[in-house]
Amino acid sequence: MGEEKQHSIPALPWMRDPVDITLSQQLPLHSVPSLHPKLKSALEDLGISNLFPVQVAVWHETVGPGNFERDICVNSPTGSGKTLAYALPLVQMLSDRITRCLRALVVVPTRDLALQVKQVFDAIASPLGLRVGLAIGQSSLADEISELVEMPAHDISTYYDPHHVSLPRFQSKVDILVATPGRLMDHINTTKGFTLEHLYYLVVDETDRLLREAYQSWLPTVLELIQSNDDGFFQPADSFFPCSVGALRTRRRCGVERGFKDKPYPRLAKMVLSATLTQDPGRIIQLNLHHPLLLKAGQMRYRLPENLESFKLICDKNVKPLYLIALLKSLGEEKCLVFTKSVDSTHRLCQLLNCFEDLQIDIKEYSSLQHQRVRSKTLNEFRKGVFQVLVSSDALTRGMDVEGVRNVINYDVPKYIKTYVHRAGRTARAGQTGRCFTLMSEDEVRRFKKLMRKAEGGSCLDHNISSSLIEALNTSYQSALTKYKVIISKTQKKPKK
Ligand SMILES: Nc1ncnc2c1ncn2[C@@H]1O[C@H](COP(=O)(O)OP(=O)(O)OP(=O)(O)O)[C@@H](O)[C@H]1O
Repeated sequence: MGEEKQHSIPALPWMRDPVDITLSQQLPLHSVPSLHPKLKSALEDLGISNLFPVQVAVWHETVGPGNFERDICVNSPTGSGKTLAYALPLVQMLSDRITRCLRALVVVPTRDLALQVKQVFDAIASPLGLRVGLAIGQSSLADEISELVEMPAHDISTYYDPHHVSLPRFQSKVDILVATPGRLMDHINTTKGFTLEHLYYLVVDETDRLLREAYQSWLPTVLELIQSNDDGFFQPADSFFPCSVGALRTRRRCGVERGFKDKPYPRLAKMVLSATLTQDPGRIIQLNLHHPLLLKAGQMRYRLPENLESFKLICDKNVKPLYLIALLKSLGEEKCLVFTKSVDSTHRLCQLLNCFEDLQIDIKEYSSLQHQRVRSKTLNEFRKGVFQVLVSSDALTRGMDVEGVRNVINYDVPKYIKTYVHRAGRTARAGQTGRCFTLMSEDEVRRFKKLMRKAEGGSCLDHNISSSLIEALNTSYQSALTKYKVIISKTQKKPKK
């Protein structure tokens, strides 16, 4: 354990002395300083009466006395409420804007997560007259553009033409944009009138995932665009100028200098968040953070939700599906997420489970091989409780919030603790209880125990399934296997297109 801790001492000095979120308490809405009355009632409409600790901590550093003078990095467990932690201050800080411009950009790694984040923003931003847009590539580029940019009446083409020299008056239709990196780059490169020059706030959700993959260099591109707009503009704090787009340049937030010497104001204020925030200086540096402040829950780098119980289920490799079936049966009607190691395993396992006639549980799959429309439909049905078990690849691990998931099952032992944290984190959210079962063979136990020692709350109990239940299911399992083999041989015989 001592060795683990030594390894996790961050190289970046500011990461060694974080603000501990666990010391903050939940705060009733009526006690939240300066909370806009419309924001308060929007939250109440959502059934929210208290802010969670991470939300209180971020509020304190942005709207509160911290005045967003430092960029904020949040490392807090899955399901702790990070989405509202950034959405609330953004909406509050934009509530007194006069003209509509794109002021806040939220970048997330996947489309389904972007749709979920937009829903949260919609609920709290529209009562304050703020509009939220999506750039995720769900619809055609032209349709998306028409939702984001108001074209000048005489201008019919929507794409950028470098030879077009006159400056038509485009108007942003949104104040806040939730985007995936690829589609964001499409708009930056090709959409006429799409500009980041008025941007005040940048949020990078699931930061470690977004920094791991370059996605057409979206981050350097965004930062470069902002940098080139920064030169020579300085206005007092909290000023939002009426600006006719194209004629006036933007004014960004300025703050009271608190002994920070090396960075000119105004600046783009940033929030970066994850349940497994990277400590790698080489990655963090890409964000060009301004005197970053780390808000972190607990001591260790990884922390599992308080009300999560982890179990290991030791089984014979050759009959692993049989153990999964027995486990699913024992969980009854409860919503369940089953994670496998790859898209192929997801597909195969889902097919096999559906061959099992006695199971009487509706099972569907979700993987990045499927078309986005199919995936979103499956996810919506799962949210509504149309079926109980969703088999998924790691495409669903990040950020997805599905109410009522009480059980997560790792059909394959995750390779990394990060993967365990995000998979298990689909349950035990917002203070609810949840269980995570991991199926493994005897020879995988040692590695799994070592993995779990890397996370706070990583203790793991044994879960046993009686041999009589396994025996009772064996005949149906064998006939399911036969059925499955027929299906496989038929699909293999189909000529390849
Ligand atoms: N103050 C609150 N009171 C009650 N419920 C809340 C509050 N804040 C957030 N929630 C609920 O908690 C759940 C988890 O929130 P959220 O998705 O923001 O977690 P997260 O920290 O981003 O998790 P992950 O790391 O998995 O992305 C959501 O269903 C959300 O509606």
